[in-house]
Amino acid sequence: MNIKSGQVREALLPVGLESFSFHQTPVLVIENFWSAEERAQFRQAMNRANWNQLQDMSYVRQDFPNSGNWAKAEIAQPQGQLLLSRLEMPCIQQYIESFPNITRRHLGFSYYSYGVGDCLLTHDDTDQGRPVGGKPAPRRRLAVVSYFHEEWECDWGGELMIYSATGEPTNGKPDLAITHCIAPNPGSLVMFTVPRFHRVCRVDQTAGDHKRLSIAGWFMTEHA
Ligand SMILES: O=C(O)CCC(=O)C(=O)O
Ligand SMILES: [Fe+2]
Repeated sequence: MNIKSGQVREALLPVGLESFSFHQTPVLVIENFWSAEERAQFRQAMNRANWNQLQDMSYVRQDFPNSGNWAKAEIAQPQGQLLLSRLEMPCIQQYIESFPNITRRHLGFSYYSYGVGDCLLTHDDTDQGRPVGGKPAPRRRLAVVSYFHEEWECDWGGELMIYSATGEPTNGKPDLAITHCIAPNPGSLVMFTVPRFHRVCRVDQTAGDHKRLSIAGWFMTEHA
């Protein structure tokens, strides 16, 4: 397993995951987190899922205009369990538990499929949570995304861009600088702290029928 800090200039992390801290390094990329066999199993589960297209999901469509027509499906329970068991990492727990006065912890993960023309415009993952039962939406603390397609070429686009907000917003728009450009390499796991501006670059025509298959979601906390 290669552990990368995910900088544009890729640097191997000098330390192992045991001493990794999201407080010090808010973006983590682990290449080859999933084996080819595991990826194939996830893809089989994705084939059995009930997919919804972006243009048929009115709530999500409002949040993500001009983002093509990617599809989303609920993650199946065995795959959710497998994902969670692999995410039992001290660095995740330590980060989540560092927030004071937590009343409950939540998780939410879904399958996504991006084809040619699909993208996700710049967002920071804070606005899309919906209130549940009159209570405010849980706060998204740590974003997780992992890629399950068989292959992905640079020319196909679909990179995950991560930004830092520099200076004051102009005309309500944040002033952003790219900190990470992450290729959706098969089997990679990406995690970053929220809020953090990011976007998924549009999948290029050159991808043909290839789909950018991912699981994405969040570790969340609820507060009184
Ligand atoms: O697919 C990705 O690389 C990121 C997805 C994302 O940002 C999201 O679903 O909020
Ligand atoms: Fe996001």
